[in-house]
Amino acid sequence: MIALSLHHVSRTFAQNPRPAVDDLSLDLPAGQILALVGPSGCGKTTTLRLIAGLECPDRGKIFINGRLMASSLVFVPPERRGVGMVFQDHALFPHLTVFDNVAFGLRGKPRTQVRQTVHAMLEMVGLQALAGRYPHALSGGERQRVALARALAPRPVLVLMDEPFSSLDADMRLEMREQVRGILKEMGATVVFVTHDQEEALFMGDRLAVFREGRMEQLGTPEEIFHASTSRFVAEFMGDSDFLPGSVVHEGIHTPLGVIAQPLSLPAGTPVEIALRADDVDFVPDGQNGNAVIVERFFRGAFHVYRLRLESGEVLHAFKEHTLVLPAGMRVRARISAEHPLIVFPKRA
Ligand SMILES: Nc1ncnc2c1ncn2[C@@H]1O[C@H](COP(=O)(O)OP(=O)(O)OP(=O)(O)O)[C@@H](O)[C@H]1O
Repeated sequence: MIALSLHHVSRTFAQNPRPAVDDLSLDLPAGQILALVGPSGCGKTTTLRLIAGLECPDRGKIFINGRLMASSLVFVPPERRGVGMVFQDHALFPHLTVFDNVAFGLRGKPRTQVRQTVHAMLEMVGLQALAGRYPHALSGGERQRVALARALAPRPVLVLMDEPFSSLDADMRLEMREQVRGILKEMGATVVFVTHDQEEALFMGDRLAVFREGRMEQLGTPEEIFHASTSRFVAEFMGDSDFLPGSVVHEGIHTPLGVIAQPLSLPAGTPVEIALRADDVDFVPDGQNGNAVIVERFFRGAFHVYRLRLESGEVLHAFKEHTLVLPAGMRVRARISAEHPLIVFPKRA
């Protein structure tokens, strides 16, 4: 079943002639987590606000569980859309305990049902012991879990999350990602999750929608987005890619690192660019016949990233195990070590 459907939705703000959201269409099946990702100002939050009913589209239609929520004739207010929201700042009620914060969305339900539901939610997020505490006496991660329990308690059709972990420190953010994803999956929740962080989107999303300037540039599974980017923008934004120039030859692609045997349906001689990530490139020290020089080494804990300058002038990055420490200035022989098809784009004019 499709839980959320957007049909050609657009929204332009008065002060800004460029649409914040431009002709957006997508379907989200029930039980899936969709991560909206893209650089600052690309329209992620506006999309979420349109779905929530905090903004009205200029054009297009929004359906939740098959019900028309917004169009040129219809506008269902946020409180009647059946959505739960979790924002960056948690927005808990400071004068209410954890229990009462979670119970907030269950007003009007019988007392015993409220108690049972709140306890079940607090158990799920691991906070039963803190039911009587006030928000100021919680850690950032605990507050975030209360906010999640509060959003999930009324069993919303759709959960909307806007940068929910961005106010947490790096360690806590990683921990919360895993916990929250587990909870959402356990609940079978349908979720739209906004983040500007590529890694977070790849981790959280069953599917990703990559945004650029109000438009959806690509929609796909994390693997599709990462390994089969359909545009240079997506390859660049999602994966710190370098771009190696080449040209199409009969056997594959001719590059400064030799011929890559990857057939392309482009005429021989076509100039192309190959997206390469640090795990696609390998090198060995080679003072005699090297084709590159180490420019810099970056320590990343379990591994190093080396920046290499090829004889032809291009810069590529390559991973190496942390036990191998090689100095800047060393001549090396670099090669493409990827064992998967590479992403290739016709070269931009
Ligand atoms: N209320 C508003 N009035 C005028 N312009 C707005 C309004 N809200 C958003 N915009 C503009 O619409 C565009 C999209 O903004 P939006 O907040 O949706 O982007 P975003 O992808 O969520 O960015 P960020 O990651 O920085 O939060 C931006 O150019 C922004 O300046």
